[in-house]
Amino acid sequence: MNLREKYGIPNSAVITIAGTVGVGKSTMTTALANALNFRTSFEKVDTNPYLDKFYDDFEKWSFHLQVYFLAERFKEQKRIFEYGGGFIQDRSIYEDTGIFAKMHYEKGTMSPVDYETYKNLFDAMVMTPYFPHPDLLIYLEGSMDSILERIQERGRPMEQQTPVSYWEEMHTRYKNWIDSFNACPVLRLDINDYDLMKDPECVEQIVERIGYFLDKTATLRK
Ligand SMILES: Nc1ncnc2c1ncn2[C@@H]1O[C@H](COP(=O)(O)OP(=O)(O)O)[C@@H](O)[C@H]1O
Ligand SMILES: Nc1ncnc2c1ncn2[C@H]1C[C@H](O)[C@@H](COP(=O)(O)O)O1
Repeated sequence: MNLREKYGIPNSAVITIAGTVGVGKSTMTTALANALNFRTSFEKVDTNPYLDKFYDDFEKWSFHLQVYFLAERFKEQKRIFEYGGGFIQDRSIYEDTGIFAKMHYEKGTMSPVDYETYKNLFDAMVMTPYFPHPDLLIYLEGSMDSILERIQERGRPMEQQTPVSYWEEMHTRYKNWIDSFNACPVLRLDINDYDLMKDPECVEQIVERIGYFLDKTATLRK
């Protein structure tokens, strides 16, 4: 019996992994998809035509980048739907608006009119009864120090050149955002409680928690 069957996880489940930059979403996405035999939906960083430019000049490129991410995530959403689920998704669409666009608008690096246009587009595409929400959002949380270490270790130049205050601001916003997030059920995982790099077998404990959590939320919905 595979882990998915052992812990009663439906093969149509869609699980999205959320959390600040560098917290370990992609690592978790790969580990869970392998353990459950699910497909993956990754954020493509290397082929993103705006990301480098954006880190060089937030004001000039923040609107372009948000529209690009929105289109990419929407295409992925369609792909997930067409396969009938069975996916682990690296970062949720909700973080684009709830964290990134909002932060850049409030910090003055996205103009009010661009933010309004982006929000209208987001709401028209996502906040409709036709948009399927994930069955579960796994929120990865960790200390600022461990996250900064991971950003350094991963070594993307554009992120390393960005002031630490940017990551601190994001970290605080994530904490506030998740406390009021209610678009789908949330399972929080502290990155100190598992280590997928040193102990890949620990993924079974995470799958067990997902199975238990999905079962509990399904019972509550009945
Ligand atoms: N459990 C872990 N322990 C130590 N390092 C980790 C762990 N998970 C991820 N990392 C490392 O942290 C960095 C960021 O991880 P990644 O999965 O790319 O994060 P994200 O997708 O959230 O930006 C990578 O260098 C990765 O190897
Ligand atoms: N919506 C976004 N706005 C700005 N920047 C974003 C957005 N989504 C992702 N990013 C950036 C942050 C990182 O530099 C890369 C990849 O994110 P990661 O958390 O490492 O998967 O894209």
